Amino acid sequence: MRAPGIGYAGRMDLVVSDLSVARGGLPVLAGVSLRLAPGRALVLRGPNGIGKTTLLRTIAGLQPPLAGTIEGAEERVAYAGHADGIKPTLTVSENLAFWASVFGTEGIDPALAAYQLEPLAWRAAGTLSAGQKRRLGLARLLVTGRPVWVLDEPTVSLDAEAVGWFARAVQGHLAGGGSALMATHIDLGLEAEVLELSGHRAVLPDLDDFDGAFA
Ligand SMILES: Nc1ncnc2c1ncn2[C@@H]1O[C@H](COP(=O)(O)OP(=O)(O)OP(=O)(O)O)[C@@H](O)[C@H]1O
Repeated sequence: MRAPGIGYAGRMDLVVSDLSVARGGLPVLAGVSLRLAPGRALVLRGPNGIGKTTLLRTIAGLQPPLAGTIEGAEERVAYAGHADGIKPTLTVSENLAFWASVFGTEGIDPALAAYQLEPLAWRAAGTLSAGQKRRLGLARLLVTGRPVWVLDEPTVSLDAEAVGWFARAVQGHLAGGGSALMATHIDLGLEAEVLELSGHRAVLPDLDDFDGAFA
């Protein structure tokens, strides 16, 4: 079994074509296309509410698209969103061991070390601070063994030092042939392409013309 983070077999691009996504039943973004090759990072930009979270959740397979296609994501994506996916009654080590077993990888020590979680290894995750929980949620990515990281505001609650650990973890992931698609407002000092979403705001149905739909 492959240890996490040491090269990824089967190099494949993530390809999103003409994607439309909806939140609460209403379309928010339309016509989004992107390609993410192994070793590359892509940052989504756009104002609050444009639909970055919705787009990332759709690409991660957590909700269906309204239209368009996503290739190279299934079984290859590890998603880290606002809810950290942490089991509060398990310790930090047990959380990582649990996720390693779910994803069929071995060894949690590199993940603990990457986010300096060793001193917290035996603490129940529910007792961690917000930033410590976020570190655990990001460490989880390292034990998934998944090549495509889909990250929604990954640095929220992190202090400057932990942001540096995160940037290093992403760099290592990219160097090992992984890729990262993320929504973030901060500059991580990574070489990344930027996709501005402002031009993809979906046009809402004209409610004044509602009756017309039945004509
Ligand atoms: N549960 C919900 N029901 C209905 N609409 C929602 C719901 N959650 C979010 N929305 C709306 O969907 C749109 C897209 O939200 P989304 O969270 O994807 O944006 P975002 O670009 O990630 O925003 P931010 O930068 O503030 O995190 C917004 O207009 C938001 O108000």
